[in-house]
Amino acid sequence: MEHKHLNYFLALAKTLHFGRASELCHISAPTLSRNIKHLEEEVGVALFIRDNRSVKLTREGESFIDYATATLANWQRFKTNVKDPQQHIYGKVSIYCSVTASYSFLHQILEQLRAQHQYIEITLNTGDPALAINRVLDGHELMAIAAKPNKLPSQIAFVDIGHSPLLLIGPKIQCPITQKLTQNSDGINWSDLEFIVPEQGFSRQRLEHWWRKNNIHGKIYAQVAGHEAMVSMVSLGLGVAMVPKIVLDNSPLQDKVQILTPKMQAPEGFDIGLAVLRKELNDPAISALWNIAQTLEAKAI
Ligand SMILES: CC(=O)[C@](C)(O)C(=O)O
Repeated sequence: MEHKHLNYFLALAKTLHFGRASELCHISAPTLSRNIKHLEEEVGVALFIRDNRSVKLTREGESFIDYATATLANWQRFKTNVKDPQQHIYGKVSIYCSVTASYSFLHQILEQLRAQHQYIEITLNTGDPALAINRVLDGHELMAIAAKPNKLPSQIAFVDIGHSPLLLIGPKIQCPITQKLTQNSDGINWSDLEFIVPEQGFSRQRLEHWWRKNNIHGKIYAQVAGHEAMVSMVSLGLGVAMVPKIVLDNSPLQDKVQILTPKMQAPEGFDIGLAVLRKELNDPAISALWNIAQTLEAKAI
């Protein structure tokens, strides 16, 4: 089946007029008519009902529109790819990251991706960053923005895209916590405070390490998945918490919490990056995203 016949068919299906369709196709009306007949012979059914005054699509003609459109689009895509394989990359990439990462790092990556490769389709899932690496390992998503773990699984390739300190925060509103924060003139008694803690993951480990190192017997008021909700609970006066600075910087509640400065050493920050299974790096769509991430300077936030 010739592609030009499909083009003629679509022109006639659109205009339902031999004269106008032949003009669109830059051929004469008798040539168009001959070619449509030829196509109908090939398909084996009539695609149009013609009488002296009008042209109408048959039922088969209606459904042939989808076939013709898809075939021509495929052909076009194929031709473009063969001509200039660098220019158009097609594909689907699923990404997992926290809501905060979607405002910050992912936003920067996708901005560049859109400018360079508009045919890559992205599916995004947001949630607790503590789950990010595992979601890539178990195939939920192809890529994730994650905190760099102390030990990276060998199947994972990781490119640094930023760094965030961890901050201790407390509420600003009048509440038992703020009273405790101001009571002691020689610093905060951390063992006397309720903590809002991450349910799991790297920031939970950092908090527990900081408690141990400084002999703090932290009391847990609530366990939360995702750092954004921790800021919310602190702002309500339910406790104090340790959260990444980038989460606080992007929080609509940042004015409702105060940063607490411990007398002892502040907790260590962490690196943030894009994670993917090594074996997926050959995929053109994934490597396009990977290359963009590599150009983002690992900047200290
Ligand atoms: C690890 C990560 O994705 C962030 C941006 O730091 C977070 O959401 O905590």
